[in-house]
Amino acid sequence: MSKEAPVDEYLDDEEEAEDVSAADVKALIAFVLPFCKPYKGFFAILMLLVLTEAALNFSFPLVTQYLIDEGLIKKEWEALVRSIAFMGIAAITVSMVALVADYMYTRVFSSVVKDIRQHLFDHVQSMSMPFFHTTPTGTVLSRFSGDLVAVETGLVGIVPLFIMPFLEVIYATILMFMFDIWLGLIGALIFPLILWWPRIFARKAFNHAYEKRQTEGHLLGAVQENVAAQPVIKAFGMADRARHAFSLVNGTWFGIARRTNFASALVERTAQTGLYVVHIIVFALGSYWAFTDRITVGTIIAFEGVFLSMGYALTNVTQYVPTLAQAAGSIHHLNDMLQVKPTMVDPPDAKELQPFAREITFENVAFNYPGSSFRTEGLSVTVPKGSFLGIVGPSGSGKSTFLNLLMRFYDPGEGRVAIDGVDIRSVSQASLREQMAVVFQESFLFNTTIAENIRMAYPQATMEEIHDAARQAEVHDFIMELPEGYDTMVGERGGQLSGGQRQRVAIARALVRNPAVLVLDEATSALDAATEHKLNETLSKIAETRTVVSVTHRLGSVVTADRIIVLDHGHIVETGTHSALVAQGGLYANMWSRQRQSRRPEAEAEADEDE
Ligand SMILES: Nc1ncnc2c1ncn2[C@@H]1O[C@H](COP(=O)(O)OP(=O)(O)OP(=O)(O)O)[C@@H](O)[C@H]1O
Repeated sequence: MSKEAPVDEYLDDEEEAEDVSAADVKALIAFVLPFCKPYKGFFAILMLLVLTEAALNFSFPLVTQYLIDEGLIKKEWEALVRSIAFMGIAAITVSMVALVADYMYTRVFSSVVKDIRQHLFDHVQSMSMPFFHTTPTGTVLSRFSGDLVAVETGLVGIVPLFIMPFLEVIYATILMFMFDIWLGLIGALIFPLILWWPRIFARKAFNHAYEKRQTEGHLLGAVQENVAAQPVIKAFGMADRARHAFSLVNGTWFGIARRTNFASALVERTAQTGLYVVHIIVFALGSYWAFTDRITVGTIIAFEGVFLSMGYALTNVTQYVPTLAQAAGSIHHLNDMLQVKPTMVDPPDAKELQPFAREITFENVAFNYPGSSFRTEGLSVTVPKGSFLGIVGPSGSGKSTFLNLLMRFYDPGEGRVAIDGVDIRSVSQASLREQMAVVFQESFLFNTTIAENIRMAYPQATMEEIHDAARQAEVHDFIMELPEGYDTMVGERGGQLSGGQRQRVAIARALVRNPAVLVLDEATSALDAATEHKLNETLSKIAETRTVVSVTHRLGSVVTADRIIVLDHGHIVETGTHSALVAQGGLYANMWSRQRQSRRPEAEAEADEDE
């Protein structure tokens, strides 16, 4: 997805580096423009204000020249008063205009950044499951943190550090020519040199900034993984190893950050040094001309004012270069991410899937994950409406993959999955998933209340329906015992609840939706035997009125299934009811007898406890 070009690849090739910078700036403009369009009116007013502010700023040197030559040297009182009065009014006006302009540009650019962020969020959310299986979380997070912040800083600085100084330079050049054509010529010819020099370092700053952002993504990913993995790190005494691994990435960041920041500082410093040199030359020449009466004293003083303002303006522009570099590097990243298209898209003529009426069919389905050697094939299964299908098999045999294909998280390479004879690729994904509810192996809960977590699957659910779903999921009594009941916050990822409690809330979340098809992926794996037994009874009852597809290692969960398929290495090796499969004496029977043996001591212990 993103280009993983090594840092040195850019640095060794000056020509290529220049191309990258130019392309980056173009990409920045192309990226931001569409987001600015809705604010056209704002921008027009802003431009007007900025032009007024720059024009007013440059009236000061002209008035200064007039004040000195006419008011002070010729001692004309009226000229003196007029100049001072004009300066006072201009100063108040320019401050007010600048204040309004500040408000306008900070507001408009914050809106643009808000829209970019929303667009990025919507894009990430539109991605298909393979994207989330292959993209590190840190990479996604750093697009929202470092990259967006860099774009914001770049945009907010564009008016005071780029547009205003740019206009000032134009005004200043005109004024310098008005004062004296030779001074104007010297200024106009030498000033571009000040900008040209820092360009060498600006190129480097651009390229390093891209690398810096990339490394920051890795850093963020490493921190995120470390926080999530704390139980494992603590239990296995891996803190030193984790620290060492982090310090390596951090060290890489240091190398790149040092070069980026130094290149940025050099951009500023070289511009300043150039300015000092040019200033001395021009001032010496101007003083000589004033001394020999070629120009007036007012002209050299006013010229000096314009020259310094122009110098500051150019320094501002060069200061802006590193900020622009950071923003351009970040745009590169954002573009990389936005260019990834969802792999599972609805066809343009996608219809809504009609309410499930007859059967789900897997018709000779074959599939393999991109870049994985695992392959499942020859999957031909029919699940009639209202039936209960159990899917069992050793770890890695392709059980969850079956569900991934059913929910269209992935598309089959061969064959098709159909509902009532309609290929699920031809209907909208939303209408397909609307008819299903899933309980995943890892019961992800959101950081809100229990009630909200359950309601999420069916926003219209009444409190009564939520209680009912929780009752069926065997979690209502537990919730009622909590001091805040259904209003209890579950913490990040549901971390305030135990694994089994989380799983039961997740089951309630699926049940409240009253789905046509209930999909369970190891939905009872975190439960104790007694709770699992009660829940299995509930699920069996549910299976009487709707279609259930349940993947499980615990064969006890599927003994009542109408049909069980046994998967091994991606193939269906056995199929039948529980009793038929036990009688068959194959893989299922083997698994069943092993589980019964391991469960017996547990059951006996529970019986002893009951006594
Ligand atoms: N997103 C993925 N990308 C690549 N390979 C994957 C992906 N998900 C699963 N696999 C591979 O596909 C195979 C089947 O995985 P699957 O999750 O379907 O097995 P399972 O029977 O559900 O296993 P378990 O009982 O351990 O959950 C495994 O070998 C796994 O490594």
